Amino acid sequence: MRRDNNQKLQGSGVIIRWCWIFQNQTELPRPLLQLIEVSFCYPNKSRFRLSNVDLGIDMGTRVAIVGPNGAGKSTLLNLIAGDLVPTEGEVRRSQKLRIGRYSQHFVDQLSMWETPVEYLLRLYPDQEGCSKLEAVRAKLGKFGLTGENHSTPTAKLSGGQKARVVLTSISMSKPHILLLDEPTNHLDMQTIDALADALDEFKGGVVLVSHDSRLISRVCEDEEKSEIWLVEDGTVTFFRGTFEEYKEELIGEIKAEVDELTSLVGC
Ligand SMILES: Nc1ncnc2c1ncn2[C@@H]1O[C@H](COP(=O)(O)OP(=O)(O)OP(=O)(O)O)[C@@H](O)[C@H]1O
Repeated sequence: MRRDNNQKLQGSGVIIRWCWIFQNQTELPRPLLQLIEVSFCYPNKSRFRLSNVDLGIDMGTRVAIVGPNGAGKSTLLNLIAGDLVPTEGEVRRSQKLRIGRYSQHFVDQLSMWETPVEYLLRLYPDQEGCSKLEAVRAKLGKFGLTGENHSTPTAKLSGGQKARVVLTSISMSKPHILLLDEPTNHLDMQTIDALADALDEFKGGVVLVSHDSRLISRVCEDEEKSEIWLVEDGTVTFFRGTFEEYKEELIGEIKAEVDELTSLVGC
């Protein structure tokens, strides 16, 4: 992180600053990842199907995936990540592609008996510098996990503190693409701002599923570079407009439904 751009005023009056960074060092040639004519259904859920999905992700891609509950947003992220295999079609990935993924699932998967330092040293034993321990502690510090929590068993950390451990770990994996599924759960507003700043600085691709319209607005700030993918009615379409326009369209639809209901009740 090049900017020291966050601060938090604690009860003691001490100002703690932290600065997040999602490191990525190597630039990969285009395309990083493509879904070509992909369709998918779960073997035990015949009523749900995603069909004819065509999309691509590159360094610099900024995407917010939106759509109603249960439409298939997380399923799409899992297809992109390679955790689900298409029923039809093809997913092409650059051979050297590293994907960093965040979801509550990964927070829940932390080993509760390990401390954040033990966890990160186990995942990334080859830390540079004279002290591996200090290197890992510095990274946790940058993600706002205070020193006393570095050696606390994960089970005793709050949801927000666990989220910071996972985000630190993602940063250390030096991803080319970040796939973020509801990353703001358990995070306070200042931490969400820190996340948005870090995503701003990140040089790789970002694909975000979130109900946090503030974060989506930040990630999709630059209309030229960002895209809204709408998952609805069993497929994925590119919403032609900004996130603000998408929200206005949704509000319009809800108002129309309310008007229709009101007129029915009036009859
Ligand atoms: N492992 C699974 N096995 C069977 N069905 C599943 C599985 N995971 C999800 N589904 C179903 O697939 C559909 C799409 O789910 P998905 O979680 O992708 O939607 P979503 O748009 O992310 O929803 P939300 O906004 O509520 O998180 C839902 O009907 C869900 O019940």
